[in-house]
Amino acid sequence: MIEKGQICELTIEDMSNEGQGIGRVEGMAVFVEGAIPGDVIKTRLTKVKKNYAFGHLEEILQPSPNRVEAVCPSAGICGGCSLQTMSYEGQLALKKKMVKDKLIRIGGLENPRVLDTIGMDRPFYYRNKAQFPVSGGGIVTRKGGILANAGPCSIGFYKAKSHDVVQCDACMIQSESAVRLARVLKNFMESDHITAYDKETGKGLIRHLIVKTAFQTGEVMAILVINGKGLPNGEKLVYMMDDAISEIPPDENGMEYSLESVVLNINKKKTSEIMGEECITLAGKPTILDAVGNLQFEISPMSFYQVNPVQMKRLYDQALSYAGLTGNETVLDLYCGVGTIGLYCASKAKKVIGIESVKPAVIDANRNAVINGIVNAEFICGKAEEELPKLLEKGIKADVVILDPPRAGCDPALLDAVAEASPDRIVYVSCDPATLARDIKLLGEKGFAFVEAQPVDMFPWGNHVESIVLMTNCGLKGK
Ligand SMILES: C[S@@+](CC[C@H](N)C(=O)[O-])C[C@H]1O[C@@H](n2cnc3c(N)ncnc32)[C@H](O)[C@@H]1O
Repeated sequence: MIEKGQICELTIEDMSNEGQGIGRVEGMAVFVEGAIPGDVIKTRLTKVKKNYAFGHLEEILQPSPNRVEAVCPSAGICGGCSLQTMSYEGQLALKKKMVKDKLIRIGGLENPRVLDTIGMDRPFYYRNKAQFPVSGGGIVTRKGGILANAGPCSIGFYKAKSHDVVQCDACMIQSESAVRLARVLKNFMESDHITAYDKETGKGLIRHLIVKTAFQTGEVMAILVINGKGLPNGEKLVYMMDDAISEIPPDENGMEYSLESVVLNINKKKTSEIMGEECITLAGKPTILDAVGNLQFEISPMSFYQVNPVQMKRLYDQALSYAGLTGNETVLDLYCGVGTIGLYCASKAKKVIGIESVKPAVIDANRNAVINGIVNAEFICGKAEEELPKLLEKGIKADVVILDPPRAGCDPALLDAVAEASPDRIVYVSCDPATLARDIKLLGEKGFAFVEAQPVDMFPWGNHVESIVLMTNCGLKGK
C-alpha cells in the first residue's frame, strides 16, 4: 500500500499525454513531472489516487541514456516543451513507441507496422504560429474606487502548472517575428497604460497575442484578442509592430519578413476559449498568404493551419502517397481546414470535396482553390458528421477518405457515414495517438484493415505526436 509523502525509487518507462514521465510503484502508475523514459529516479508521492499517483522528482539516480542539457534559455521557467531534456533521436523513438503502444493497447492491433518517425534536420524556430497569454500592466480600479498599478505586463508563456505568464524573450521553437512582437506589445502596453484581461474579475483589455508567420512568403499577421471593442492608440501599436518586423534581417533562405495584417479579435466572454467570433482588421489585409509545395494558401485569423511548415509538407506528401491516386478518384477531405490536403491531392484526383466546421476556413479553402486555378475541388461548411450523410444521400461516392480531426478524434456518427461511403482507402491524420487508435479500432470493426502508421514529428521538444495511418477496405461491405 503506497501513501502520500512516501519516497520511492522507480524507473520511468513511458510518457503521458501531458509530458510527465510514468513509472510504476507496486504496480501503480506514478506520474512525475520532469522525468523522462529511461531515468531511474527518487520521487516523493504528492497525490495518491485509487489507480494512479503523482510524484515530485526528488533526485535522478541514473539519467536516461537520452537525457541531455536543455538548450533553450527559457528552460525550467516556461511550461512548454516537456521533452527539452531529451535528445532529438530519443524524442523520435519515443513518439514512434507512443503511436505503436496506443495502436496495440487501445486499437487492439497485435503488431502494427509503425514506421520510424520522420524528424526535422534542424528542429528549431519551426513554429509558424505563436499564441501568447498576456498578464499585468496598466492602471486598474480596486474595491472602493482606488486606482492601482497592475504591475509590469508579461507576454509569453505560462509557467509549468500555473497561469503565471513569463515574458517570452527567447524561445528555441518560435519565430523571430513572434518573439519581437511579444516584446513590442509589452512596451506598448507599459507606455500607454493598457491593461491585460484578468480572468478572475473579467476586467482588463488584452487577452492574447497571436502571431502567424508565413515562412514561404515572409508575411506576418498579428492578432490581438481583446475584451472590448477597440484598442486605444491602435495606430501607434501598428507602427511599432511594423518597425519591429521590418528590422528582422533576412533569414538563411534570404526571406524578408513584413507585417501584412493586424487584426483585433473580440472575445468578451468569460470562457477559456482563446478567440471570440468577431475579427476586425486594424491594418493591412484580412488574411496572409503562404505556400506549400507549388500551391498557395490564404489563411484568415480564425482558420487552422499546421504549425510546422517543414513537416506539414512531409505529412501531406505522405497523405498523397497513401491516397494512391490515379486521376479517377473522388476524394473526401474531412476536417479540411483551409483545404490544404484536398488541394494538394486535387491535381491527381477526379474530384475533391472538403468539409470543415469553421466558416472562415471554408471561405479560405474555396478561395484557395480559385487562386491555385483548381476547378475540381469544393468545400462545404458544416460538421463532418452531419454533412457527410447528406452527401451520401445525394449519391456522392468516395474512393478515398482523408480524416484529419482535432485531438478529440472523429464523432462515431462520422465513422458510421465513412463506413457507409465504403471508400477503397482511408487516410487518417491525427495529432493524438489515443483517439486515433480508438477510431482505428471502430473502423476495423466496420471492415477497414490497418496497413501502417507513419509518425511525423510536427512538434519537436513537445510531447504531442502527429501521425498518419493508411487503412484499406477489406471489401466486407462491398462497393
Ligand atoms: C487538425 S485540423 C486539420 C485541418 C487541415 N486538414 C490541415 O491539415 O490544415 C482539424 C480541423 O477540423 C475542424 N473541425 C473540428 N470539428 C469539426 C467537425 N465536427 N466537422 C468538420 N470540421 C471540424 C477544425 O476547425 C480544424 O480546421
